[in-house]
Amino acid sequence: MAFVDHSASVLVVAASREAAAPVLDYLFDQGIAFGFSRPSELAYATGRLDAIYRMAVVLDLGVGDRVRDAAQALSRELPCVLVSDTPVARREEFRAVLHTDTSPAELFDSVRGVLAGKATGSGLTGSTPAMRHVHRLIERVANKGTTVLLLGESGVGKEVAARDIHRRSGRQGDFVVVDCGALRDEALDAVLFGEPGPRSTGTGSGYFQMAEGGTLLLDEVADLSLACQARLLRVLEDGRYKRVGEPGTQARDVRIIAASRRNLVDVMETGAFRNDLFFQLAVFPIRLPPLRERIADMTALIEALGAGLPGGRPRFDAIAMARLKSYGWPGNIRELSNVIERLAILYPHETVDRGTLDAHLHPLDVALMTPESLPDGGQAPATQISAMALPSDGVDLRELVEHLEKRLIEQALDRNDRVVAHAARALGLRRTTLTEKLRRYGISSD
Ligand SMILES: Nc1ncnc2c1ncn2[C@@H]1O[C@H](COP(=O)(O)OP(=O)(O)OP(=O)(O)O)[C@@H](O)[C@H]1O
Repeated sequence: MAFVDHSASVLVVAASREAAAPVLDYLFDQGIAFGFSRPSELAYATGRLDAIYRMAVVLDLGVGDRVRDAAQALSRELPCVLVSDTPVARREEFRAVLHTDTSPAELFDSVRGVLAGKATGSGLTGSTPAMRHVHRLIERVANKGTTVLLLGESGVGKEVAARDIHRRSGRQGDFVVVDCGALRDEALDAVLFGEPGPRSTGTGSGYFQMAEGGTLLLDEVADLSLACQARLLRVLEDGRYKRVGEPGTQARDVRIIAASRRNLVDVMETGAFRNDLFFQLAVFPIRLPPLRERIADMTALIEALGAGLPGGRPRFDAIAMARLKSYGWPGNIRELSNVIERLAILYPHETVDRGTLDAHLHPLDVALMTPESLPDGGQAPATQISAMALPSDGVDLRELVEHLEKRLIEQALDRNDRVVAHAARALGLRRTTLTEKLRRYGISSD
């Protein structure tokens, strides 16, 4: 059975087939797709990055400087594991550097970690056509220095994508994230551009200086106040900024990536976002698809999200897996990640069935963790309600209550052979009231 999706390839470059044979055998046994390449074929592979798009490279045994240089260039584009019998100068270029006496199992773990995107916690897992398109766009733009605008619902992985762009850009500076909603108009220049004293970000540096030579992610850019927008626009247009209390201006060497979960065109129409700033930011827009549009990535995502968990990823029976795929995932990968983590803690080494999954699937349960949803649970509704805790980042109450209502209706229908009158009784509703709710939520009683 495949451990990762087969579209993720492993390219093994070796001095000889004999040298690579144990590695290949092991990977093949584990069901990971691989390609074999002689050193001379590396250049060809490098030239076909857009076709390969996601790959771990394992190099083996004294392949020589020329190949090592090419591999280093490749590692800036793709996650690489290097297996070598000689000292490696620029280790940081690779996700992992292993020695030839590494056991096959250790090697496999490392390769699996890279393929799962967990080795540095920054991989953008996904190989559906929608995600392949995203990978291609990122590859094209990463090393260009172009301003990128990442759009998509909450939890789709915009920050992950931004880190990926930074990692592939080869820029040596830091990756710095600014929460635009938290920027206040007071002392804005000091916070953005720095000042001599240690007031602004605690170091005297502003965000632009912290990201000098690197990348600045303007997260939730639609939340910028109009005053902040004006300041930012000037820096983007001029390519320079001025530190508070210092004469002269400084050239900006900061790659800008902006992210928004809101539709910026709508925000512009309300007058809350400047058109000119929008066009400065939207040089290269990339839309990250919601999880419901790339359900075929589910298995790979579960593998990736579970790879870093102490008890390993949870396992699901076929019906639970079908449920995972049919659920709408309003919270996208963040929600999936929470569900996987919670199930891995509660049900280590067990196979999760549909009922257990349902008890942990909805956003409401993230907020509640009701006693009934725990393995040894089963208590009165009043106890469950009193176990409610408001998450630290708040909730959308209306959405939450709708979810609860839909979920309880679905359960009542399931338990009563989809007979509306009986389900209504189980819910303490009149049949006509339940019928109206079914219509509103588009739930079929068949
Ligand atoms: N493709 C992916 N593969 C693996 N993990 C992912 C992927 N995309 C997102 N995640 C995980 O999902 C969570 C949410 O991702 P992220 O913060 O990047 O989303 P976002 O779109 O920036 O959300 P928001 O708009 O709410 O800030 C993170 O824990 C991240 O590690």
